[in-house]
Amino acid sequence: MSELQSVYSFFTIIRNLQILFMKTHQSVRSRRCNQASISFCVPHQFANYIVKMLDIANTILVGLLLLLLIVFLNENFLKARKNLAPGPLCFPFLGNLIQIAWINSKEPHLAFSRLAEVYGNIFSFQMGSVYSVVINSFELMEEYLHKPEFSDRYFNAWLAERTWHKRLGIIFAKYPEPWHQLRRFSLRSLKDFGLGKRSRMHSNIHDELFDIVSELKRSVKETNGIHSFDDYFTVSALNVVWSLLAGRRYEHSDPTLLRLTKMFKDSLESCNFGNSLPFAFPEWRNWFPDWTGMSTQRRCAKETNTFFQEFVDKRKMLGVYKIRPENLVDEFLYEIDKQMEELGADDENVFTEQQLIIVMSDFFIAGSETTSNTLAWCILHLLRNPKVQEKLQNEIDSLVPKETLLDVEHESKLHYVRATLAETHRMASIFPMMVPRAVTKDTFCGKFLIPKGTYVIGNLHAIHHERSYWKDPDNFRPERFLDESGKFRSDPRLKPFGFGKRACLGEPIAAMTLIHYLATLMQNFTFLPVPSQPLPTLSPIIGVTSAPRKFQALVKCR
Ligand code: HEM
Repeated sequence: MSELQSVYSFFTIIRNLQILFMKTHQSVRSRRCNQASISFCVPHQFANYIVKMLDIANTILVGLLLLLLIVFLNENFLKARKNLAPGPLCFPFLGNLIQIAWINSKEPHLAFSRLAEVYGNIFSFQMGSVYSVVINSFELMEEYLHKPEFSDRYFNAWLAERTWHKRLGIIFAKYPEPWHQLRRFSLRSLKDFGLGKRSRMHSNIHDELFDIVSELKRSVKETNGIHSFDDYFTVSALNVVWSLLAGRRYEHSDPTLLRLTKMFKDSLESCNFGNSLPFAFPEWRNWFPDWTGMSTQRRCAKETNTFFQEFVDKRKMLGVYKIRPENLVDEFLYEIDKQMEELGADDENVFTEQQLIIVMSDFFIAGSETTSNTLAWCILHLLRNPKVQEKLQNEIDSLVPKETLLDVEHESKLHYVRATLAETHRMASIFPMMVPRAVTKDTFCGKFLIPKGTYVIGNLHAIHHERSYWKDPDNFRPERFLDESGKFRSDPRLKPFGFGKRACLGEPIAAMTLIHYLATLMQNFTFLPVPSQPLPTLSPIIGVTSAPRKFQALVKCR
């Protein structure tokens, strides 16, 4: 029920109470005052007092009602005059939360696509206290999300809970600074410690694949081939990133890491648009910490930040960062010292230890959930599309000899593998609503005014499922990414890594990891549906990312 309706109901109750009270009071008074002296009427004075109080309550409520009506009219009918993007009727206080939840609370990006059919490809809605704009078409995203004024991230007090109430890290870094410094630093470091040396990246990935293949073979033996895919690739995918960042990897069964990745996952899942009320009403997180999931998120932030801090302390104790930095963390520590020397201890310093911890946390989130979910989605689609799996295996068998790992040359020749990954990106749309953007100043999108600070959502799922372009968007069909001669053909409308300056920083890492993992898995295994079980569902779990639900496969070694 909206705020307006609640006030109205309250008002009606008070009014009815008042009428009831006056009627009872009059009938008692007429009966008793007729029989007794005036002193017997003292309780009637009290009753008069109550009636007066109810009158005052009435007046206040009428005032409140009028105020809400003005807010309602202002929000809805003055929008057009202010040149703001159109949108559904918006109620005071809750805005459009209920309508969106009503259309589709589990997959809000689908609700946005439905609303776009009514209000157009740029529409606005009120997410509680947050004014938001959804961009729903490829052309508009391509035109606007590249612009500097669309390159900030939306950030509020709730998100700041993870970062000691400051704006830290790279994912939510303020545009243009310190984002620019942090992005430049991260790209340079990732290049120095692996991305620039393909053979080193390959060797990191191959270490992981060796473990994944042998673990899966062992598990298949122990369970008659039935294997559960539930975050199966998370630690492994994280290791690929972590080896660049921290120069180390973890055992896939490492209990601390498994607990941390699970905590991150729970925390990210509790950030679903539908149940993430603190995003819409940041102040609620303190009033109802358990109900809003804030307690879980705080616990996760505390534990993970301590974990990263311990790692940083060890590197500081070791001290190699001063002479010959070995990884991104070392290089960051070096920058901290350098900045301290040049500028002294200043609150404005970009390179600080807290900043480093949140940068690590950002890479941890970005490195674990994304690539691993994409792989899990890919296996799920292969189960459902055995012909695609057969074509993949034929291509790999013809190019990569058995027992041989992929090298640089193979990467570009595996056209069907690349097409299958592209189709997985399209179907899965791991970030269905991108990562929150915000505008840095009052600006325009199309003919509509977007006020400074507006929360901007790019509906990536919508552009990846636009029927007029993809024709059969719900079918898993890698062939759409092949040309007539069977060569991989990228499509400009496939945008899993986002747009412009804020596009994914880890794209080359993710792309390389995915191609090696898929090819090696296809070399070694065939994934089939479990007989007598229904095919696993394509319905996702939507948090910050879109994850497949836990599923089982019958895995056969090749
Ligand atoms: C399949 C894998 C991945 C997908 C689909 C993906 C997708 C995305 C998307 C959509 C964004 C937001 C882009 C925008 O606002 O336009 C993003 C940002 C980002 N991603 Fe990824 N990502 C993946 C893997 C990774 C990996 C492995 C890393 C770490 C090495 C990473 C690091 C980041 C960072 C740091 C940002 C923030 C960039 C910024 O704000 O400047 N991502 N990613």
